[in-house]
Amino acid sequence: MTRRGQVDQGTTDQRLLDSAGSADWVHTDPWRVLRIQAEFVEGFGALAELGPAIAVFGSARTPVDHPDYELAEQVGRRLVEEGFAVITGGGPGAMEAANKGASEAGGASVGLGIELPFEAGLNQWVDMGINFRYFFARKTMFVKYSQGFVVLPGGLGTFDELFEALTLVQTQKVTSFPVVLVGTAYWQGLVTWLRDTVFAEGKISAADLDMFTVTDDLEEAVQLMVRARAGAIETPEAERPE
Ligand SMILES: C/C(=C\CNc1ncnc2c1ncn2[C@@H]1O[C@H](COP(=O)(O)O)[C@@H](O)[C@H]1O)CO
Repeated sequence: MTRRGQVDQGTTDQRLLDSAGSADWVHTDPWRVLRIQAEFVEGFGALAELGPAIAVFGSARTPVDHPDYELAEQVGRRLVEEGFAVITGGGPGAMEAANKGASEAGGASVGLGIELPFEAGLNQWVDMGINFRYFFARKTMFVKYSQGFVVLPGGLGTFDELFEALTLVQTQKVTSFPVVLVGTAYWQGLVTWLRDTVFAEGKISAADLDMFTVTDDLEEAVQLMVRARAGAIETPEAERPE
């Protein structure tokens, strides 16, 4: 309250409705925090009722005529046939292929896109899409709303997603979370390095090498997801660690 000529800065409503003045505040960290919060709210709201889902990762650069494209498409299709929703990064290449397989099989085909300096947009086979500004908010959605990861041949983005999952499994932040690398020839070099260098030098334990499965058999990958879901159903949520 101000009386008798004390400084009058107007009301908060006046300042709210005043469109003149600097808009620099849009680029301040407190405002960013609200945008980050909004991404979590939107993601949680959109995905809460998705049901059991598997995230499929792989190269954004896989060409349509590459065998990995067909592989990703089949993975998407088979996961839907087993009652899973399919979540991808919503981009081109292997993501597009997995979304195509899922969509054509009549299942939930989800794309969690990311704002990039070069505009790509969600691929045409995403039937439920969210575009994120922040990588870390998007990455939370992949883990929170999927029950396992199928990882197809990919580059840095795919490695990032793979190693985030493995770190969360290793530190028991997620339990009963199968990670399957499909494509033995492609992944062999990484697996050999993990065993012969990382494990040999004591940077990971032997058990860490069992946190993922490498296969060429997409059916094996799908059945690992099915079995993990059955295991998760058998363990009541109240009994699972927080
Ligand atoms: C490179 C091109 C487009 C990139 N567009 C992407 N859209 C959505 N998600 C992406 C994109 N690029 C990478 N990702 C994420 O990382 C993984 C693939 O990365 P990689 O380096 O290609 O392996 C993928 O799973 C996404 O989540 C134009 O060609």
